[in-house]
Amino acid sequence: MEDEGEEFFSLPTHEKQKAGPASPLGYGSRNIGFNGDSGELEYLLLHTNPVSISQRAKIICRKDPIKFSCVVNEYVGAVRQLACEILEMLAEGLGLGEKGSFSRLIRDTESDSLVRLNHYPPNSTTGNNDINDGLSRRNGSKIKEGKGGRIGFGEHSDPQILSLLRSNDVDGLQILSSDHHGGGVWVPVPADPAAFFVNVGDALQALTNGRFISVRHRAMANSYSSRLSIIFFGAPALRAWISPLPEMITPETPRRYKSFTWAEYKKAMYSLRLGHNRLDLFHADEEVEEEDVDFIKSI
Ligand SMILES: C=C1C[C@]23C[C@@]1(O)CC[C@H]2[C@@]12CC[C@H](O)[C@@](C)(C(=O)O1)[C@H]2[C@@H]3C(=O)O
Ligand SMILES: O=C(O)CCC(=O)C(=O)O
Ligand SMILES: [Fe+2]
Repeated sequence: MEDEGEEFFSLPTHEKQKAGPASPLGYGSRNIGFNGDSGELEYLLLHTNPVSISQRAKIICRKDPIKFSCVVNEYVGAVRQLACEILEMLAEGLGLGEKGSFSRLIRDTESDSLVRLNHYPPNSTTGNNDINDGLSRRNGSKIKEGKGGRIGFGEHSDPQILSLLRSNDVDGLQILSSDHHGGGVWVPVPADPAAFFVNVGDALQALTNGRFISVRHRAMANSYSSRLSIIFFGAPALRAWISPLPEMITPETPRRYKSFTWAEYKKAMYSLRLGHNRLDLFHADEEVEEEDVDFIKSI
């Protein structure tokens, strides 16, 4: 899978652009989502449905689309199975009667799971090999730089149930370790190509009524080496309801989130910026800002 990614990202810009712009699926360069977020990366975002993969493969890998589809399908099958096993262990650990409470959502044949390949080139060569002046620009303006590095993919939490991330041996991923005063510190996650970084998503936070937290994370672009990460985002079907499980609601831990469908959550997430705390819109009984009420009513 990494080889397929490297082969695609090494194509000339005009060839890669045939698979874009990402809407949200497909090839994207620097732009993330629809609301003005950007970063020092290029990416391929794919739905994990085999029919969707084989259609995209014809544009992404004209040389050998069948091989590309096979590699992606095989990878998705293996990581989905791993995600399900992890979710089943988590369900057991929580003492849930039904160990498939979480995994059944991503085993669903209509699961909305995604796979993403992110390529963070060294310096500023993203999607345009002509730009190589060491400055990070988009539409002529400088991209916000974090202290000590260029932001490859800005701060966010993953919206789905569980994400499994694997990268080449180049560092860049960081997680936000929050303190109780609303502050936090960015902690680097050292690259390990022989391991997966497992991230709880917003939907699992809601299902567990906040027992598991979807940790905020970001990726820094490395100035000297090219970084490639591959992420499987295990998601429910669009029609699936996400509700805190009854076992997770106790007098000490009252219900924290409303019930919502994955389609409703997706609609909310695509109308918001990357760094927005989307789950806040679905809090059960907290005072919600008036503009948030209007927003929820509109979705
Ligand atoms: C700015 C955005 C990009 C994103 C959709 C969103 O509106 C907010 C969440 C973003 C995110 C972050 C995790 C994953 O990379 C992603 C595929 C997802 O499901 O939510 C991206 C979305 C995207 O790039 O389309
Ligand atoms: O590429 C990475 O290491 C992180 C990217 C990420 O968090 C994402 O695509 O959601
Ligand atoms: Fe992420």
